[in-house]
Amino acid sequence: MRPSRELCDDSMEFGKPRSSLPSPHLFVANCGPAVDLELPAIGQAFSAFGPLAQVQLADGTGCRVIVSFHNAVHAQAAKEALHGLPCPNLNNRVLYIQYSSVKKQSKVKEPPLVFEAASETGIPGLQLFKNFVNEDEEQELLAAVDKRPWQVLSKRRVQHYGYEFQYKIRNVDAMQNMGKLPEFTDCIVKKISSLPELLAAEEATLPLDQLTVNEYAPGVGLSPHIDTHSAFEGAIISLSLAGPCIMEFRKYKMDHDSIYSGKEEICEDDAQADATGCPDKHHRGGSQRHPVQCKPVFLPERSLLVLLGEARYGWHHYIPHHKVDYVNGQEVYRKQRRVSFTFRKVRHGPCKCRFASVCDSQRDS
Ligand SMILES: O=C(O)CCC(=O)C(=O)O
Ligand SMILES: [Fe+2]
Repeated sequence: MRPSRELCDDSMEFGKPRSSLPSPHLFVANCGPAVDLELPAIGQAFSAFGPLAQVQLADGTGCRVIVSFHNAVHAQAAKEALHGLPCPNLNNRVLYIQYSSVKKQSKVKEPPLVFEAASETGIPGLQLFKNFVNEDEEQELLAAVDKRPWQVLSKRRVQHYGYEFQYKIRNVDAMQNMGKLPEFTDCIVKKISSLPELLAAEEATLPLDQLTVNEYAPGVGLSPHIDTHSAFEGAIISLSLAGPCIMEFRKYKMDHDSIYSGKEEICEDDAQADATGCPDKHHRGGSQRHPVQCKPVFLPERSLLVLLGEARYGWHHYIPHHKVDYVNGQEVYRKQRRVSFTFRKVRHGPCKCRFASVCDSQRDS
């Protein structure tokens, strides 16, 4: 097993723009396979300004590239002509260009290892059950939610059952029960509720009484967050349907500062920035800080993710805002949509976990 690395998708280590002085290397943001621009097409567009040495990905996001000319004069001409403007030869995408002091290819950090089995991550309490539902069950669940009204947020659609998750307070009103979970989830709730891992868990999760259904379009993710400790107890359980994604598990150095449970919990409008690829914009939450640990896990469709204990209380989870995930050498395109069913149990009373530095109950008391 390779160790996880610090480099995450939003790192711009390699090819980081360093200098305002002309250089033969251009750091070009909002440009790359993740925004449907392949490297040869990018090369072709830039070669109008002079002979190119190389076009390469700047990092793991797929939407930042380094275009290297042999001659700085040509790079300067390209920058002056293309920066901040829609590029007609590249689907009219607006490119953001800076000079880059590019390093040699050998210094490129490898993309992080993506774990395909939860046990390999070494995160206590993280479990992934592949093919937890079959294709027929998947279709039935999707058809059932599609018959129900969606709440439209700025980047994704959601449905809440049992208790409404309120994005403004990043919590639920535990006094406002909206009724039982819908009948179409009975089978799946029964199957989850008989998992030995949940039955044996230190903190009770059953009965599950809250469900949030999230629908993500390609390129839409979720900011790094820990589900609010004071809102839910026991496990966080998420079923992936219709499409795969990567979910990163992150630890930050100063979790007790601005990044604590609840404070940056999934907001209505949190999925942005990386979808636009603009280097100056970052999605909300902890992405401006570099995590000290970052463990991406590939969640295939029909898999069930269970977060218990440390995985639930101590690690942030994050879905990168990408159209393409790089999974150990393979490009995995996000499908037309990913729909997740997140089952939880609403907490009545404060959280008394041992992760006080990221616990809103203990921080606010
Ligand atoms: O889409 C998912 O699998 C995760 C959703 C999530 O993290 C949440 O609703 O808090
Ligand atoms: Fe979450």
